Amino acid sequence: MDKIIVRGGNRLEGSVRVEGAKNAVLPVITASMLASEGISTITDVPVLADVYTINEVLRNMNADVNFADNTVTVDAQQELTTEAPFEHVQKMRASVLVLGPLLARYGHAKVAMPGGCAIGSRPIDLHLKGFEAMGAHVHVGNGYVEVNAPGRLHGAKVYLDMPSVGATENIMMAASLADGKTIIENAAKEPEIVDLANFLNKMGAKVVGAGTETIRIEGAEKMYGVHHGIIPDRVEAGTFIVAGAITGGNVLVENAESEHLRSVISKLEEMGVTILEEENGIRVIGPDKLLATDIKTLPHPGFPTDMQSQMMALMLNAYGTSVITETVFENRFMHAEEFRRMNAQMKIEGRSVIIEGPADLQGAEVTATDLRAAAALVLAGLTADGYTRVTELKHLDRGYVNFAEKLAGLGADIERVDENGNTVNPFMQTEMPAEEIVIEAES
Ligand SMILES: CC(=O)N[C@H]1[C@@H](OP(=O)(O)OP(=O)(O)OC[C@H]2O[C@@H](n3ccc(=O)[nH]c3=O)[C@H](O)[C@@H]2O)O[C@H](CO)[C@@H](O)[C@@H]1O
Ligand SMILES: C=C(OP(=O)(O)O)C(=O)O
Repeated sequence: MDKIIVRGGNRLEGSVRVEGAKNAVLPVITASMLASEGISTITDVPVLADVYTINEVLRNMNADVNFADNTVTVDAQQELTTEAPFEHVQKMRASVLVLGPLLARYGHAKVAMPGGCAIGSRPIDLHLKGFEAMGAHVHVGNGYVEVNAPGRLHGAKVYLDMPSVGATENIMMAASLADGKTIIENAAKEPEIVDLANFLNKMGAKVVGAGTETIRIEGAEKMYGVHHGIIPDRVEAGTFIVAGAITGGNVLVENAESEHLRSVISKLEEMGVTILEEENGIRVIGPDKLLATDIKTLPHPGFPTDMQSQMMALMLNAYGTSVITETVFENRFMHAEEFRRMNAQMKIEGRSVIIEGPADLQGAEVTATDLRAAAALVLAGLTADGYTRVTELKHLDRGYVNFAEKLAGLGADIERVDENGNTVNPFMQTEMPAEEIVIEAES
């Protein structure tokens, strides 16, 4: 089992490039199944375990998928099958994003029910409510959800009780081939929603309002394979911004899109971090003394839950009392226990964590509980006294490309090793066929 070993104390300097966004590429790849004519070419694709998993899901459905040189091509012109088994859904919950495209194109889809995971219960009731409004019948049984639409889906008005990212995406994809107009109210506004809408528009649908709370989709008769470049990963960017700030460093995060990171930037500025928007990215200059602040995670444009654990690492190094309130997921504080192993002082009260800083962080053996926790523990290790060893890197590999190598490039004392202590890099071989990668299940 691989682990990352990091010794704290080095100030990070230099530049690091952000990859394409994991949370944008996964729905775009599933949306490519809507194209019954032409091949989709998706560029700026990060070499992540999740991308291999979604490619496998599509191949399993008879789509012809290739992945090389950060480019995925999907040929879905032939007849596809319409089922995603448990073995895929358990690896990655985003597999449920095949439901919308398959339902729209074939009037049928069957996917294993995603259970809860390390960050809490994650139901898909809002996805299903949207499909039902468009004329589909939903049946849940034997661990599967099966959706049937006799005839073509029809446009509908769908109000989401909360702005779920996945539900917005699934309903947008289903509506793209439906008869008539669909209106999604209280839709998610994340940048990845806009990226998906841009892809669907190129394919032949008419999606208006993505990025606002009301999205209107005029269904197309047929959709076509097109070329699409994926937006930069705002969470990876935010993670490297925190890496610069936490070490008092000076780092240029290339390809970072400041428009997507407003809430993160403004909180870091409150903490005394200097953020400069430069032509090719965001420069972060860490202060001598970080100041405490409070954050509350919210749907976009609020503070992203996917940056919560990295902020916890930063707040542990700040002077004063910081409070984090997690409102998006019900149980996303598993990493707090791991930080405690590193001598962090904090108290969990319901949905909030109260952090007393600065902590005298000490290197320890810690376990990643989800992908952002994995990154956050490494960030804390950058400032801890001595060596921190982070295990369960299967989580990290879902969302970060060459994380240890990128940090080493900025001057961190860090290495990824296998169980024999040999240096490893799982994703340097970017053209490795999916079959050769063994991806363990998400917890
Ligand atoms: C692959 C991907 O893009 N993942 C992101 C996506 O996840 P995902 O799309 O799963 O997140 P959602 O926005 O759907 O979930 C937000 C909240 O809504 C709840 N909910 C969701 C759907 C539903 O039908 N019923 C329901 O109650 C969830 O339990 C959760 O508490 O958005 C999250 C919130 O920004 C991010 O943390 C994830 O990184
Ligand atoms: C929670 C995340 O992803 P997923 O929804 O794929 O589990 C994440 O990217 O932090």
